[in-house]
Amino acid sequence: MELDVDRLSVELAGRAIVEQVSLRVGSGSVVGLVGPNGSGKSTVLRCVYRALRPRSGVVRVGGADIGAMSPRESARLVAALTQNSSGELDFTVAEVVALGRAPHLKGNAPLSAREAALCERAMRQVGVDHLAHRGVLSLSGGERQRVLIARALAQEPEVLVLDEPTNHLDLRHQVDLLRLLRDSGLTVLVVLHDLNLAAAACDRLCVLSEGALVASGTPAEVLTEQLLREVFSVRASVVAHPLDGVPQILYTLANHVEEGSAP
Ligand SMILES: Nc1ncnc2c1ncn2[C@@H]1O[C@H](COP(=O)(O)OP(=O)(O)OP(=O)(O)O)[C@@H](O)[C@H]1O
Repeated sequence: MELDVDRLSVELAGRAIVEQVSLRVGSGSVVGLVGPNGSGKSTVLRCVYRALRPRSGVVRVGGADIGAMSPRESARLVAALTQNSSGELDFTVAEVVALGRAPHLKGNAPLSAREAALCERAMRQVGVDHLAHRGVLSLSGGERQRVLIARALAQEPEVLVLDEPTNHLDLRHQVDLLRLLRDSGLTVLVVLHDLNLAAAACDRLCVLSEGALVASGTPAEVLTEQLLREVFSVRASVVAHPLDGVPQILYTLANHVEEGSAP
């Protein structure tokens, strides 16, 4: 199902944080939300998973306004991996992943065989099935992050929103996670700081700066040297990846290198 963020504005503590942001994530596609610290990325995501009510604007999934749904209904459509997704309770990995089924269960009904199989598949997909009986508090940061991703997958949402999901993950697990998102068939909106990973993983990128959407398009359209300079305040070269042509950014810390000059 398509995710449609329509003219979203958010005010917090009397300050406009997000102003008239509109973006669309086509059904089954992966859109990266990028931008400098404090530009409003998490705030937009929080409106999508209903942790925050916008001052104005609408978030629709499959054309339906999620603000008009019960929390249970919207949780069947949208799963979120947030910066502070709880992992503080001393549940086992299997128990945490099973929590993903909560929006689908009636009361305290136990998991059906189908649901238990779903949870097991989710754990296998992110490589935490061997940890099923471990307490989550005993896991490393990266293992715990993967458990939370398994919980989101077990929720069987239409839309998955993730706030910096590659935090804590080593290189292999970063690449595996982004490949999993691409192959999941879910509609994905993901905040990423690593622009090279974002370019490799996302069909489109949306760039926020000071609460406003300043660019959107394919990674090649968006990730220009000019945008990196103007929005991120860094001087860098953008080159096409030799294998697939995806734009990749080469940073330099040397301030004596003139633009366009050989090293
Ligand atoms: N509860 C709040 N009250 C007041 N201001 C807030 C609140 N939450 C966030 N802000 C401010 O809103 C702005 C946008 O924050 P947000 O977390 O959305 O940015 P971000 O782009 O996700 O940043 P980062 O890359 O650092 O995670 C920041 O200036 C932040 O200080």
